[in-house]
Amino acid sequence: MINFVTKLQTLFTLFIILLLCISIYITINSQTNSTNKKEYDNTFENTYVLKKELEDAAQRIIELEQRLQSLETRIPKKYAEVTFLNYLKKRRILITGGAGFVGSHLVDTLMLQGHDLIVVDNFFTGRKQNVEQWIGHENFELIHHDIVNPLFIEVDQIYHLASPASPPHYMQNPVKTIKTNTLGTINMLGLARRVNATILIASTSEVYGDPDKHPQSESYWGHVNPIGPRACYDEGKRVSETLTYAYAKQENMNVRVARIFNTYGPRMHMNDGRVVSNFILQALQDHEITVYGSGNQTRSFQYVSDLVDGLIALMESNYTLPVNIGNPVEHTINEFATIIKELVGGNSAIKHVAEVEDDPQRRKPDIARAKKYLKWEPKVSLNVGLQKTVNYFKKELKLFRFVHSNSVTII
Ligand SMILES: O=c1ccn([C@@H]2O[C@H](COP(=O)(O)OP(=O)(O)O[C@H]3OC[C@@H](O)[C@H](O)[C@H]3O)[C@@H](O)[C@H]2O)c(=O)[nH]1
Repeated sequence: MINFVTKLQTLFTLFIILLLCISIYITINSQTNSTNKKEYDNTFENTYVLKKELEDAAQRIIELEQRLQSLETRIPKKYAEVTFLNYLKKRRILITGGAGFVGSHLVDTLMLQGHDLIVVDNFFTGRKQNVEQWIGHENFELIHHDIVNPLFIEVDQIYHLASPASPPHYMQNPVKTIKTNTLGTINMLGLARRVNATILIASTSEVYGDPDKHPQSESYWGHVNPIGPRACYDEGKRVSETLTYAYAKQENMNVRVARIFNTYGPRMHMNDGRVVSNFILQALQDHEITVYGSGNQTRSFQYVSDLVDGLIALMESNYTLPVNIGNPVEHTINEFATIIKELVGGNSAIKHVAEVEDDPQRRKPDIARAKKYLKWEPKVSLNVGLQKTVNYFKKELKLFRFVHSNSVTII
């Protein structure tokens, strides 16, 4: 009996111990859970607070940026020093297409000379950033206007440059290209006649078409397909020249016509689509360099500052017939691809792709007229000009990659 009671006591003790263990386990477990929950709640709360703080900070940054922008407009801008001209020498000059690649370089030179500049651009291929260095200057005015519509202002000289110039651009909207070069030119000639201004028309080597005379002098009439894909531009420019001499004869006007050959340099758009920008951008990105057709077609390339000097020399001369402005050093496109590849370095392969319809096969200016009447000839060698252009595109590419974080697709 005693043995049974002892066993019962032992069992009871064991049972109590078991109960104690279970209750300790449950207590510990529930404590751990509540600690985890608290930690979770804290973390959630912290994340929420952090997110709120970040949102507040972002909002504050936006407000500060807006404040900074409004303050910046009050700080006087630093401009390059322009020459002081008295009222007898200072001219009011209109440049149509003045925010474009060539136009903006012309603006820089004429501004530095001390003239009053009015730039008109519809920003189809022109960019405000090309002339931003002058915005706000007392000698400078920028007008957003499409010269297909009339313009009424008072000026002494007009450089009429407005027109897309790169083949893929001018072919994109051929009717608009024709309107710009016909209606636009009529409007500018009308303006020049009203205010008795001298007008310089930017014509092109494309008026010679796919030439059967080489090199091309101004007396050559050209070989143009009037219904081909380039006609909107080359025929457009031919009409532009015809209009200019019709007005000059009928209205006794002071006119200048520059036939501009292939030109390159900084401020060409990355999507320009012409051979210089395409090849440089392709080489800089180790992409294939795309030569259209056999690559045996030739071009002669002039640096933009030479063109600007030529345009000003023509305007200031008293020579009224067309003048070729170009660099007579001629290269095949195959040679040009190799020149760019060697200058840029990198691993680009040169690839031949389909030829372009009506692509002029040979082009080289005869510049005897410019030499004789303007005392002008190009000064910048291809090597020097290309190096400056490569440096410019390197910077553009860096900026583009920073903003878009990818590479540039060539059109
Ligand atoms: O990626 C390219 C681009 C162009 N090319 C070739 O390089 C040559 C030059 O072509 P571009 O597009 O630079 O210029 P184009 O000579 O055809 O026209 C230019 O002529 C003179 C100016 O008035 C104008 O700026 C423009 O119309 C062409 O034979 C063209 O087929 C290539 O092989 N690869």
